[in-house]
Amino acid sequence: MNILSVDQIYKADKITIKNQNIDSVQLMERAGEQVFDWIEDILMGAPIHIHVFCGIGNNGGDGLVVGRLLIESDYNVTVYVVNFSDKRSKDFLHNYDRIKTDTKVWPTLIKSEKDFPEIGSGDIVLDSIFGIGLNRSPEGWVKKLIEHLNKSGALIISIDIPSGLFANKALEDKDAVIKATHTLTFQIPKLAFFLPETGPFASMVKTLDIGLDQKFIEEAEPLAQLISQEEAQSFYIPRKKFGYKGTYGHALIVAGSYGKIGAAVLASTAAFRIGAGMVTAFVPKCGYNILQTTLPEAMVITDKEEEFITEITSDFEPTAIGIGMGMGKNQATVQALKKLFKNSKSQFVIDADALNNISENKDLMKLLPKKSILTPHPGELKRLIGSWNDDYEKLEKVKKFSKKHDVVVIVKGAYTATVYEDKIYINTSGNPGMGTAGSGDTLSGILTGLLCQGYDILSASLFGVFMHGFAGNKAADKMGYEALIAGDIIENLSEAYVELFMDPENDNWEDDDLFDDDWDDDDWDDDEWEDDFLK
Ligand SMILES: NC(=O)C1=CN([C@@H]2O[C@H](COP(=O)(O)OP(=O)(O)OC[C@H]3O[C@@H](n4cnc5c(N)ncnc54)[C@H](O)[C@@H]3O)[C@@H](O)[C@H]2O)[C@H](O)CC1
Ligand SMILES: [K+]
Repeated sequence: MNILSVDQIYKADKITIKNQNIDSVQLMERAGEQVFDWIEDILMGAPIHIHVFCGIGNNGGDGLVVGRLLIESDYNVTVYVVNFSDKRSKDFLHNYDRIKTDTKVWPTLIKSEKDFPEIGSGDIVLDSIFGIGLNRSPEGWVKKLIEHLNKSGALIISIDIPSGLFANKALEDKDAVIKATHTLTFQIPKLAFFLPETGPFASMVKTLDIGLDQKFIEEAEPLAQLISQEEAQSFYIPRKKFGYKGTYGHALIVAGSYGKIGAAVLASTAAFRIGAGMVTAFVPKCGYNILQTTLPEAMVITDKEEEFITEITSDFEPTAIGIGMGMGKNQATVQALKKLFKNSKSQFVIDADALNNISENKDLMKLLPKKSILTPHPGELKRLIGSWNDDYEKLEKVKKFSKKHDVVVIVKGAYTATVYEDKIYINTSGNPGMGTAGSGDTLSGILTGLLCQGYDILSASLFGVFMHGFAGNKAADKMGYEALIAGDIIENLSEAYVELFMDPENDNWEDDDLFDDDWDDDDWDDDEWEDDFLK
C-alpha cells in the first residue's frame, strides 16, 4: 500500500473529483458518512455525549458532516467551531449552513479559552480541528484547547489525522498535538503514523475508503510503501518438488563470544526454520558443545581461540553469511572481519557487533561488501550514520548511506523501516512483545536463511522482516507480550508460513480488534463498553 505526501493527497482529491464527475462537497459528504458509519457501528445509539470540534478548513467541514449525521440520528451531540480564523474554506461554509438549516442546531463558537467546554472522562471527542492542511504548530488558545482535550480523559477519535500532527513533516511542538485514541484516516495512511516520534499520537489507525482514484494512488511515486500480508505473499518463493538441501543453500552464521553463544544458537536455528538447506555455525571454541547439543541439525566450525573470534575460515563457499550477533569488539575480531570482507564472495547479513566494529573502523567501512543487508537497531544506526534531529532526517540519512554503500538498511523498531537506495518500505507485522533479547539475532538468521534460498536482497529483507513480525504475532497470540522470548518467534515461524496464505484480507497493522466490525446487537452491553473503553 502506498503512503503518499500531502501534495499527492490533494492531487488525488482533484483527480477523483474530475474522473468521477462529482464536486468536492460530495467527496466531503462521502468522507463524513464513512466516519459516521464507523461511529454508528460502535455506539449503536448509545447516549454517550459526543463533542465534535471542527476547525475552519476542510477537516472542520468533515466534522460538520459527521455532526449533522449524528444529530439526525438522535445522538447526544454538541458541535463546536474552533474559530481560530475567519478564512473558512468553501466546503466548510457549505456544511456550516447545512447543519444549521437541516438540524436547526447552531454550532457553538469557540473564540478563546473562556469558551472551552467541560468534557467528561466518559465522553467522546471527535477531533476535526486540523487535517493535512496544518502548516504550522497550533499556538495560543488553540494549543490550550488541544491540551484541554488531551487532559479530559475522554476517548478521542481523530478525523484523518490527530490535529497538530503534520502528515509527513517533523513535529514542532509535542504539546500541541491531539493524542488520539483512534485515528480514522481517509484512504491513504500518513507517514507520521509509522515513525517513532509521531506514531504514538495516532494509535488505533483505521483507513476509511472514500473512493479516491485508485489508479492515481497506485501509480504515484510513494513516500514509502507499507508491507502487509498481501505484499509478503507476493515475495514468497515456493519450495521445489525436486529440491534437495543443496537447492536451499548453505548458511554460515558467524556469531557469539564467551557468554553470548546463545546469539549463534538463535540465529542458526532461525536460518533453519525459515528454510535454509544447511547451516554451519562459526563460533569461538567455547561454543562448540552448546551448538552441537542445542541444534544437532547444524554443523559447527570453531575458531582457534576459546572466547572470541579471531579468524573466520570455512571449507565451503557459503551462499550467505550472517555475521556479528554477540560477536564482541575484540581487535582480533575486527581483523577477522576485514579479512573476511576482502576475500568472501558470499552475500552478507551484517548485524550487532559487526556493525559496531564497522562504525568504529574506517578501514572496515571501506570494505563493506556491496549488496549486503545491514540490520541496525536505533543505537547501532546512530553509530553508523551519526545522529539526527528527527525521524525524517534519519530516513534521509539512511537513504544516503544505502546509496553510497549499495546496501539494504533495515532500521529495526516498531514498524521496521527497510531502506534501499531511494525507497522506504514500512513493515506492519510485529508487536511490543518482540522487544526482547535475541529478537534481532533471530531476524539476522531469518534473513541469512532467505538469501540462501534465492531471495534477492530486497525481497529477503521485506519478506524476512514481515515473517519475523508475523511469527512474533503468532507467538503473542498464545503467550501475550511480556512472556514472549526470542525462541518463541523461531518456534512460530512454522505457523507464520502455514498462515501466510490464509485470510489475506486481514490487515494486521490496522489494530482495530477492540472495535470489531463484526459486532452485532447481541454483543452490545452499555456497562461493559464503559468499563472497557472509557474508564
Ligand atoms: N484527503 C481527502 O481525500 C479528503 C480530505 N478532506 C479533508 O480535508 C482536509 C484538509 O483540508 P484543508 O482545508 O486543506 O486543511 P485543514 O482542514 O487541515 O485546515 C487547515 C486550515 O487551517 C489553517 N492552518 C493551518 N495550520 C494552522 C495553525 N497552526 N494555526 C491556525 N491555522 C492554521 C490553514 O491555512 C487552513 O485554512 C483533510 O485532512 C481531510 O480531513 C475532504 O473533506 C475529503 C477528501
Ligand atoms: K483532525
